[in-house]
Amino acid sequence: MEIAAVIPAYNEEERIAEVAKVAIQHNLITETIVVSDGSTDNTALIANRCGAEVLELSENIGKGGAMQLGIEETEAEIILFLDADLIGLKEKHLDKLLKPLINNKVKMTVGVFGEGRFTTDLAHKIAPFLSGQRGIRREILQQISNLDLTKFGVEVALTRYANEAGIKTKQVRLEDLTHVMKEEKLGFWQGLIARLKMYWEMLKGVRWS
Ligand SMILES: O=c1ccn([C@@H]2O[C@H](COP(=O)(O)OP(=O)(O)O)[C@@H](O)[C@H]2O)c(=O)[nH]1
Ligand SMILES: O=C(O)[C@@H](COP(=O)(O)O)O[C@H]1O[C@H](CO)[C@@H](O)[C@H](O)[C@H]1O
Repeated sequence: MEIAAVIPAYNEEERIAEVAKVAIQHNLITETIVVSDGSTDNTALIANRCGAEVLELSENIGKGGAMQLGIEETEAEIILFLDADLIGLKEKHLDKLLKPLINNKVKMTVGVFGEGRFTTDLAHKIAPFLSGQRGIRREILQQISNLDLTKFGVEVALTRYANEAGIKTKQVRLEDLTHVMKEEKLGFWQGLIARLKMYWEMLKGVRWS
């Protein structure tokens, strides 16, 4: 069975290698595609050196658009989406996201942080459906239009579609995993502005599904 990891990445040169290497080395994953979403740093170069297939976009089109182009790069039956800024990603996390899909128990899995860091655990406790760690069967993705326009609304759109269409979904706990928060990447004020923009895009995500 073909399984593709798709990793949207915008200016993640400090973080992409840690995530891409785990996907590349995983025995169930047949291809790892990093979509550098108009990055102005060395994200694409580093992903390429790690051995990932790299799609380098000349402009920043937003997370949903990057994910959609990643999907179009592969014919794999199962797509595993991972954020590029995870800290502590291990083979066991990918196993948990993939096994229920491979065994055909569900059509979508959503990874929920636990025992990672207080703040990111709490965010996932409040809104697990926002998680960027997600396995999904290709046939489901083909039923959803406009993912390319969703930006940070992509997870809201995917979750809403799955709920409305009765797509069987399983949340899996990803222990000892966390990610770098916007304020840590960009500094407090820039991070806060990016966060508010993300919330706006998430609200609009409801409309796209
Ligand atoms: O315009 C964008 C913004 C973000 N990302 C990627 O989408 C993932 C989640 O973004 P981010 O970490 O900023 O979101 P957070 O987890 O902080 O909400 C990361 O791999 C980003 O590099 C992207 O591809 N394009
Ligand atoms: O968990 C959340 O509340 C947000 C914000 O995370 P941080 O506050 O930066 O840790 O992050 C998620 O939401 C985005 C929109 O659904 C996803 O695209 C990200 O992958 C996910 O980490």
